[in-house]
Amino acid sequence: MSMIAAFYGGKSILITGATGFMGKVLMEKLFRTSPDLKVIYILVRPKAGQTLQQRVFQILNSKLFEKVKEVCPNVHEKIRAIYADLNQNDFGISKEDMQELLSCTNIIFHCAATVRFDDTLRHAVQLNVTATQQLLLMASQMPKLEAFIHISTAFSNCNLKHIDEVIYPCPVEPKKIIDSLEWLDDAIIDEITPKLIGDRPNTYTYTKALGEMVVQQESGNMNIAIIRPSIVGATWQEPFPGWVDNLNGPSGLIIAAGKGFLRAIKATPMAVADLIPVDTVVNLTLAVGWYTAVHRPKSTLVYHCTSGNFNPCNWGKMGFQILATFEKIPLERAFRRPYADFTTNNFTTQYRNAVSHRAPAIIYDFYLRLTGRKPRMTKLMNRLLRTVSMMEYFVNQSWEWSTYNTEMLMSELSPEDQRVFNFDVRQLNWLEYIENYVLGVKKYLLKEDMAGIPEAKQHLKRLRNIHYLFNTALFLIAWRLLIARSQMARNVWFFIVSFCYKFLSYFRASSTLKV
Ligand SMILES: CCCCCCCCCCCCCCCCCCCCCCCCCCCC(=O)SCCNC(=O)CCNC(=O)[C@H](O)C(C)(C)COP(=O)(O)OP(=O)(O)OC[C@H]1O[C@@H](n2cnc3c(N)ncnc32)[C@H](O)[C@@H]1OP(=O)(O)O
Ligand SMILES: NC(=O)C1=CN([C@@H]2O[C@H](COP(=O)(O)OP(=O)(O)OC[C@H]3O[C@@H](n4cnc5c(N)ncnc54)[C@H](OP(=O)(O)O)[C@@H]3O)[C@@H](O)[C@H]2O)C=CC1
Repeated sequence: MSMIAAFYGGKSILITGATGFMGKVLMEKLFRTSPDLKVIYILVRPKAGQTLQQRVFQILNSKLFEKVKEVCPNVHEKIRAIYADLNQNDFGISKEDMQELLSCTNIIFHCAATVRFDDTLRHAVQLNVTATQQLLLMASQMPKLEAFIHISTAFSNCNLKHIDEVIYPCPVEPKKIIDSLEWLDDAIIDEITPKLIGDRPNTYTYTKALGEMVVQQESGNMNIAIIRPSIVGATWQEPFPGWVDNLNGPSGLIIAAGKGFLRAIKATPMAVADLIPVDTVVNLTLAVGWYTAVHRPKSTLVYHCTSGNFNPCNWGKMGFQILATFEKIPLERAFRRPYADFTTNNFTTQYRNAVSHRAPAIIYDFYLRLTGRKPRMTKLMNRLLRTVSMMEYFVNQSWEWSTYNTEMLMSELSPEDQRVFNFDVRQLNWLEYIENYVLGVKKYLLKEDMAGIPEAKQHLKRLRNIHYLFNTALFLIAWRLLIARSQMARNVWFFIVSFCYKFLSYFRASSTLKV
């Protein structure tokens, strides 16, 4: 019997960010392994014209929850969606709902965040810092609370090369930042943002670090733990391999490469690609929830959920395997044949951006205009290049995360819990994982049918022929222009032609002799 699964039985669990990538997998695993849990409260806002109930309905009716419905048929009754917008004071939660949350909650998993790299400091602080502070305040008023688990990121201290499982202080106190953002106007905030984030690459990593400081400062008597996952990717094993439903991290770039848009990326092939499957993160999170509530460590423990030190894979191997998978399982309606490589300096990156990204987009837009359609490729390409440039920081260096606490926890689990809540990435086969990831991107993210693979392969063949035809025409035009302008080119041309003529004459004469 799994001790962790039993622990969650009968519990009232509060999850923020349950509609997000990680939140959904967390809920799924909880329902599947502890169907006797009492209730999961999820803080949700209406979005994209959907009410809370419609959002929950959509999640529960997705493929991800198919197994859950078998083991927990009354799952609908065990989810309680509570209106909450983390941008508002008290999250805009009604008095009755707040009362219920305060009096019933046993465990909190705080997953909600803005993960955008380009968010304004104001918004990133509101969500990743102030909302965390408010949630901790709520938690401190919960008499039945057993554990509060905060999801941070392994990159919250990416300005360091070696990162320990400790909370590092930021030069400016979070409270001072929160206070000053209240009265500073947006223009001034934009101006001071680079100074505040210092040697971090974006507001995301900076505000996640501030969020950790807030957790430390407001922890009081609560049992709190922080989880720091690295780059979270598709599921490895559970509930099935390859599930992914958003474009964050590598997923968007995998699509861009598969559709033939992405031709080059400034990356260091030997740098460690510290990806971690989302189900591994969820298993560790649930194990930490159990350990924190039952063993009540004296201080706030930080757990690194990374792969680099256990089972490293580098970007070269990952990129190669992604492209190899597209040979077998191509995406539909590709713009060009998938091919990409790594550039290593700014000059080659600029060159490749001009020649391999922008020029084909301009040519295609010209073709769209000629055929009376609206040009769109240049805009799309600019967006892609902007995204790629934001990722560059993370694919050109390696970090070392110590994993003392994570290993300690692993050794504390019973063999059954190590199996059911497996977070040992030493068992992960990267080539298999990446292949399933690419397949998952195709099936679950792009919703492409596997029956369309032969047609996708035909399409790639047509693209290859167009490519050869285009290159030959380009060569002939360039050559013709050169001959018209240069005596030297003309001489070379006549030499080649006469050489070919002589060779053919000799070949014809010798074959006549043989007859
Ligand atoms: C030895 C040599 C061998 C040779 C081999 C050759 C190898 C060749 C390589 C080929 C393979 C290519 C694949 C390589 C993989 C490299 C992957 C590198 C990934 C590194 C990721 C590091 C991240 C680590 C950070 C830490 C982790 C975290 O803690 S948080 C999670 C990470 N967060 C994110 O990823 C958020 C990023 N997103 C954003 O910040 C924003 O969305 C944006 C700035 C990217 C875009 O903002 P914008 O306002 O322009 O757009 P938005 O409104 O968001 O969306 C507009 C449309 O764009 C689509 N979109 C959104 N995000 C992405 C995305 N990431 N990629 C692509 N498209 C995206 C979005 O859906 C919208 O589309 P429409 O709705 O159709 O308009
Ligand atoms: N993905 C990754 O690679 C990594 C993620 N992490 C961390 O893991 C956690 C989960 O990330 P992930 O699932 O990928 O992120 P997602 O972007 O998929 O999910 C974010 C969640 O936060 C919710 N949210 C955002 N703003 C608000 C708001 N104003 N009010 C209420 N809810 C809000 C979203 O709700 P809605 O659906 O309404 O937008 C969504 O449920 C985050 O803390 C992130 O920092 C750490 C390392 C890597």
